[in-house]
Amino acid sequence: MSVRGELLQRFLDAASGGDHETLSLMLSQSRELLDERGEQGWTALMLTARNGHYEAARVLLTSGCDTRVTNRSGQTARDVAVFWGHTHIARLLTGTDTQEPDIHFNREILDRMSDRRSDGEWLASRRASPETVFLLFHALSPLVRSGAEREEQIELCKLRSTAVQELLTGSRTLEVFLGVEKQDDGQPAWFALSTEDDPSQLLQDKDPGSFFLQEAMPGLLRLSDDDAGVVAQARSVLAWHSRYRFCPTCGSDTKVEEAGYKRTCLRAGCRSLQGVHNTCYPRVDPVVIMLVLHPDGKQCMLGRKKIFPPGMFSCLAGFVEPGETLEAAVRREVQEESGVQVGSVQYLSSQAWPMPSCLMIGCHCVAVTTDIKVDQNEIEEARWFTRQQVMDALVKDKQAVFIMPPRQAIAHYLLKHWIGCNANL
Ligand SMILES: NC(=O)C1=CN([C@@H]2O[C@H](COP(=O)(O)OP(=O)(O)OC[C@H]3O[C@@H](n4cnc5c(N)ncnc54)[C@H](OP(=O)(O)O)[C@@H]3O)[C@@H](O)[C@H]2O)C=CC1
Ligand SMILES: [Mg+2]
Ligand SMILES: [Mg+2]
Ligand SMILES: [Mg+2]
Ligand SMILES: [Zn+2]
Repeated sequence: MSVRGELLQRFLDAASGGDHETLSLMLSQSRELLDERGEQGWTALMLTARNGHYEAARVLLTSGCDTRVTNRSGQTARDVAVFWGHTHIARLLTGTDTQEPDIHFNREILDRMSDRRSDGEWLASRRASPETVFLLFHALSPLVRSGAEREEQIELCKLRSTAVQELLTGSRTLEVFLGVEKQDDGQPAWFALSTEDDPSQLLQDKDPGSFFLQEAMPGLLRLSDDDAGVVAQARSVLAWHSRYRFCPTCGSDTKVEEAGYKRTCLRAGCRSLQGVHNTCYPRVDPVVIMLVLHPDGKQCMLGRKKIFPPGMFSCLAGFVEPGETLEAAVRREVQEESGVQVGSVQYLSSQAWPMPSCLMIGCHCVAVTTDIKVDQNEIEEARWFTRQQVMDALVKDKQAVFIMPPRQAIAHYLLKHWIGCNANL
């Protein structure tokens, strides 16, 4: 075998065996190997697809390999993946397995380290460390200051233990351990401190430019994506504490445990202390949010609540009810709010929405009827919009007939995704 033939064989063997490190190394030296076929007519990508090697397939894809190349049976790598049942690779190859979208409130810069929540000694050492970051909240509002880069942006005040000493010892302060930084080798820990008394006076000399954010909406949308992710976690947990001070089962007093992640009833024998129960832990409210597509595939339905800014239309949304699947919730809420019947439902992505503790579950769904009859209690108006109208709104064209929801809302992503999907067809 020629030297070149041997090199290709080594490359294809690495693909077959899922050795992604060798693949990367060989590609950095001989990029032309990428789409080359071996004696059997198979490329490296097809071999990773045949044997289900996800990481190796990803290395080849990110190196820019051609997914359209076929073997002697006319199969692409995707066909091979489907045939052998490797659906995760088939998804990767169709581009529907791209990384999760970076939606506001979703970024996780902290490792929550839930196993440390009951380790009192470790928590005490973190609390005392000069590296540790403390975020202050009062009435569920974070302490912020104006952003350094852009005026409309605000940033969280990240205080050190010396600045919050008095608060740490105060009995009217609630503490929640948020996690440790993922990116930093020193792994500084982060805590949220919520004070019942307004600490503004106390902070005046320590951080003169700081202030408590006035309104969660749209205030929290002005945070950077890093800060917003931490606030989504902290604010939801604090909101739960503020609403669940007493045991929901018997009304007795409770004590805070697990570094702010549990409230345990203080009355011996309370039913909430036995068996499976969920009243002691922070709650999350699932909400479905959906872009309803017209049966013709060329229009989508958007609605307006009275409280929306003038001209803004957004996706319909609604709380999931007990004993209901996500699909059923989508069909029910669309029917309730617009009178339109929905058939298939496809989940796309989710978003933490800490007002106070929603989990937005983003879907596309397809209508089977088209007459709109809005429920005036919830929606002021709902309409079908064409793709062009959505594109105009997206680029804020002068001709736009409506205003998009802000880019920080998952509704914005659902619309953008629809436009992207169609543009590729
Ligand atoms: N990120 C995004 O893009 C978007 C986020 N959202 C968020 O989604 C959430 C829900 O959307 P919305 O359209 O209002 O929901 P719904 O269509 O279900 O209607 C809301 C009504 O349901 C009742 N309700 C309140 N809380 C609950 C609950 N936990 N379970 C069941 N019903 C409840 C209330 O009625 P009553 O007041 O009479 O008690 C409320 O007026 C909102 O908090 C909103 O902020 C909404 C749209 C876009
Ligand atoms: Mg509703
Ligand atoms: Mg609704
Ligand atoms: Mg509802
Ligand atoms: Zn109780």
